[in-house]
Amino acid sequence: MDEKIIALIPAGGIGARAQVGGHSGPKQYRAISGVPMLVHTVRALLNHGDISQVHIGVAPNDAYITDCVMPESSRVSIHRSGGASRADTVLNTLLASKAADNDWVLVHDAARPGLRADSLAALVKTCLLHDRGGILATPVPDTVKRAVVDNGLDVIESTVPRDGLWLAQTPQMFRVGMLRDALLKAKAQGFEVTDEASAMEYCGYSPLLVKGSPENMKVTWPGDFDMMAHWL
Ligand SMILES: Nc1ccn([C@@H]2O[C@H](COP(=O)(O)OP(=O)(O)OP(=O)(O)O)[C@@H](O)[C@H]2O)c(=O)n1
Ligand SMILES: C[C@](O)(CO)[C@H](O)COP(=O)(O)O
Repeated sequence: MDEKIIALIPAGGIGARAQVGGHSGPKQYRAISGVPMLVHTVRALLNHGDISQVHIGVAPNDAYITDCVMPESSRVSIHRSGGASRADTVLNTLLASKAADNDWVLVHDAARPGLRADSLAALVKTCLLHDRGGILATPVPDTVKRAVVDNGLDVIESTVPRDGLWLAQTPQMFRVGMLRDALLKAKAQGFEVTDEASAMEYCGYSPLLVKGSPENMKVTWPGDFDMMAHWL
């Protein structure tokens, strides 16, 4: 295969929701079983032998990354390319990576250290087989309610049919040039991008859905750290 596969970890967030209750500092540097969350995430990606380089985008004023010891440092590049939003961090880091348009990029949240090797392998295999971008996701397992506020209380307005509803995870895998152009277009036109697939959808593409697993949850709230420690 001529084209390379790189990984890109947006790690420029502040983790405000994880700080509820008094924890301080960006969540990606908090230790889970004695190892910073970001290091667990880097390891999960390096585990895949076809990923040539892992590019990490941190905030320009990040004071923690220099103390974070990375495994296989020759396959890891750090860029001070964090932006105001996750999508800005992804775009800036993609440009900083200098990857070729035809290369593939796997964008994966620093906050998802529980990525399983079999899920990652399935995503890569499926996207290459079909020459089409795709994401890990899980079908919605529960009955879904739409809420409204009634006299200050959350109440149910309706039950939403869950058929065809999936929860988006990462990694999200696309050709570098196509993803860059989609992110640039969405940004120029003021479309809010919460994940890479939404930028691609905005440009008319229909990315593949590949089934992930619950362990790949995004560590968001303080209680999520203990659950992740259990899984890791
Ligand atoms: N400006 C930003 C915002 C987020 N992220 C990254 O995007 C991923 C997913 O975002 P989320 O879990 O929402 O992290 P935070 O934005 O840090 O969390 P919060 O919304 O609670 O502040 C994380 O790896 C986070 O570091 C980023 O690189 N740049
Ligand atoms: C990209 C993502 O992980 C998909 O679920 C997610 O959208 C990013 O986090 P946020 O909480 O939606 O900002």
